[in-house]
Amino acid sequence: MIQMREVSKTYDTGVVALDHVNVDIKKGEFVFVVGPSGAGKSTFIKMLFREELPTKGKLLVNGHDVVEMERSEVPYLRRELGVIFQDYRLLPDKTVFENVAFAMQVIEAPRRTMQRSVNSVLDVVGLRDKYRSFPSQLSGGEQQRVAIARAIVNNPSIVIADEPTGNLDPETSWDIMDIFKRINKAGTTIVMATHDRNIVDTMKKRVIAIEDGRIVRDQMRGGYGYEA
Ligand SMILES: Nc1ncnc2c1ncn2[C@@H]1O[C@H](COP(=O)(O)OP(=O)(O)OP(=O)(O)O)[C@@H](O)[C@H]1O
Repeated sequence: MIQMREVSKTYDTGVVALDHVNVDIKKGEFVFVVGPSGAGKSTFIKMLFREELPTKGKLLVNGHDVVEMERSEVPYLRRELGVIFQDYRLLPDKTVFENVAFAMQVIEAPRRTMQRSVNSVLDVVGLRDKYRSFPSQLSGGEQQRVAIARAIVNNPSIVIADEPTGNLDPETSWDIMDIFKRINKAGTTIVMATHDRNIVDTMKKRVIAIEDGRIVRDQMRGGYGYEA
């Protein structure tokens, strides 16, 4: 499902953000990506949806060759992925419903399917009753739940999240993690970069630790493993 072979990323500035990374992630896995600030976690995550390209190495995501693919193929890769960010990235002048529906309009889903799917994912994240609200009228946790609904509405096989609980208090963070757990139980692969020690230590999932652009640990049922 995700295969990185000797992947390196050097930015234009000369910074080596990833250095000969090898990883295999299988369908249905739940993977935390941890490491100190500047270690290369976001770069790792961004390569999965081709926001950044490796400068060396091979990367397959869902069978797509991310490095060699034509630009015209990129939307096909992205519609198989759901991406979630720390800062939610909702459209401020659209309602909850419209924010989620927008992700389906982009792939030109029929109207009836769209209505049904949007309602169904708003149920999954527990926000059906807020469908007419605007992002500014929601708490941070609610906004992140809208972002998750938007990310899963097209049934992605992989959900990729970069610090999704980074702006949330511990209790709200656990609400978000409960949604991720449910999505994962339904078969979706989850790859999540995080600084949240408590979440990683409690959930006991696979942990990929990156330091200075290198994988220094790849452990099933792992813990966070750094000093606070
Ligand atoms: N667009 C860019 N141009 C140049 N250098 C970059 C760029 N993005 C990241 N870097 C550098 O690459 C290295 C890895 O950054 P990255 O954002 O992947 O780290 P991170 O582990 O996600 O950090 P954090 O936990 O602070 O978010 C850092 O040295 C960073 O300064």
